[in-house]
Amino acid sequence: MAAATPHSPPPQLSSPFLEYIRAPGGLDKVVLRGRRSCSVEIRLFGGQVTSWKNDHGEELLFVSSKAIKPPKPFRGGIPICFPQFGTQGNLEQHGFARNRLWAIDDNPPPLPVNPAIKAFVDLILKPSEDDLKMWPHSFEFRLRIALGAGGDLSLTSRIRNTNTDGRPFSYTFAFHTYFSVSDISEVRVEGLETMDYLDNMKGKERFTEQGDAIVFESEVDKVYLAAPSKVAIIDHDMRRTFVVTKEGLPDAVVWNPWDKKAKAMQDFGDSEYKHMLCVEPAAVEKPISLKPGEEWKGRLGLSAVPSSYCSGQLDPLKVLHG
Ligand SMILES: O=P(O)(O)OC[C@H]1O[C@H](O)[C@H](O)[C@@H](O)[C@@H]1O
Repeated sequence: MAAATPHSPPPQLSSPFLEYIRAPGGLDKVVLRGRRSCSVEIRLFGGQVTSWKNDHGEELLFVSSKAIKPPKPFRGGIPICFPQFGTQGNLEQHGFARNRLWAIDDNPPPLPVNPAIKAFVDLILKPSEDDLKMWPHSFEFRLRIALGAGGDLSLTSRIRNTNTDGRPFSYTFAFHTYFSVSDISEVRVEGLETMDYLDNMKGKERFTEQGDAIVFESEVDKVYLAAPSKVAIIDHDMRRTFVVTKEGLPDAVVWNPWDKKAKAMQDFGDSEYKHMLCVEPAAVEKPISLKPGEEWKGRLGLSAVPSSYCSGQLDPLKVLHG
């Protein structure tokens, strides 16, 4: 199904757990509803999750109050970086997928789904003629966004090489997840200690993280290599731990712009860096290569665990490996 134009009727989504909301300027969105006040909002522009709320209706993702409307990328939520992460290539920063209008995929190829999950939507992105001029590869990018019974959020990407000229292609990728945190100075990240990383602030030089949990006192922009499949973000003040799980995505980018860069960013408030942290499951160091007909799958899982779990009773080993 193509994305709705301003004059076409909104797509009929056949589920009480889904709502299609029309909005001008490329801002149409799909809302997934779960138990109590759990919800997820997805904008078709960028195929981007822009809100994830828990069962008390509290927002769990950061969105900048200065976020700019299309055709600019939207600062916050979960932008999709494809087919290029960062400046690692000839394309615009983070590739074009976050800057394109996605469509609802009515007829996606089967994807095993937990029968308890009722609220999900499938999106699809295919390259336009202009995209093919910049990146001469035909692909189908399918994205399933699902809200679990317990309020967990998952995003599954399936990218297929549909080139008919026999050519393989390779790309880098990230789920650029912006978490909402109470105070960045009180946050720690567990699961990445002792990992090797490339420091984007030091010309992508390779270092090894020290043995302690990661805390934040200044700008951070690191690509952790071959990171574990679970990472925990512990927010002391909110008494909340985010558990990030990843499959098919070897790396994890950690980013906070801190004060100076925040001031230089047009679409970001001067002190908003205090209330966000990006932890981005990614494939950056080693691009993924696909031959024609081949498909790659990558999955991001997010859950928010309440306070008792993260104050005193937190057993990091259990959160990360249990
Ligand atoms: O401003 P954007 O293009 O959205 O990028 C925001 C940030 O994304 C990633 O986390 C990169 O590692 C950073 O280097 C970059 O500054």
